[in-house]
Amino acid sequence: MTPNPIDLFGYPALSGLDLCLDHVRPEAETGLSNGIDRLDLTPFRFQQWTGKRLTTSFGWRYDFETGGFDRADPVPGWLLPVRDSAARFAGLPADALEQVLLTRYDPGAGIGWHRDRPVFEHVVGISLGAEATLRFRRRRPAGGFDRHSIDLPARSAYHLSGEARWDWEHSIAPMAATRWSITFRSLRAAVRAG
Ligand SMILES: O=C(O)CCC(=O)C(=O)O
Ligand SMILES: [Fe+2]
Repeated sequence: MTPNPIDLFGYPALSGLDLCLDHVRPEAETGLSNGIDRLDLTPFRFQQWTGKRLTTSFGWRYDFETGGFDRADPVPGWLLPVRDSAARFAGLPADALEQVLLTRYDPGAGIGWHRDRPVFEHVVGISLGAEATLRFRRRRPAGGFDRHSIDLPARSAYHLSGEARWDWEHSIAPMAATRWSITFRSLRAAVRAG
């Protein structure tokens, strides 16, 4: 009998989800979170609703209020080495990660159930500060959900592609302490082609 594949935490493996612990060197963590804090972060807005998390993006900007997708300022130099290592982890060329979203979750902030916008393809997320749990759910045809979750400790990186990216929704429950994330995304081929 072949055992079910399990990851190192003992959860059933989720196809298309990869996690790398200790992705960021310990001595680099504070410099990165300070770098995010120095940016002009604004509350995430969607229609009437203002999220508690603060964000800004480079490369491309998706406007959740208008659905518009436009070029943004280029990825700043201090993030280029971070993008290089994120790309290496995901097996992608660095310049494929054309967008970066920087987020600070202050205490009480999280992110609700969603799939990332379909203009994007690969998603590589780096976690700094407080540990969070990334939860996944997928509706079952017969009703209810399949569920999965992984812990995202400080300095870890995850990669979403394939099933984990397209078939499952994900969310992060509100946290008690501040967490920062650096999320790189590639564009879908059809979007790149215009
Ligand atoms: O903060 C993170 O690591 C994930 C955030 C997220 O799911 C998103 O911005 O789409
Ligand atoms: Fe997401």
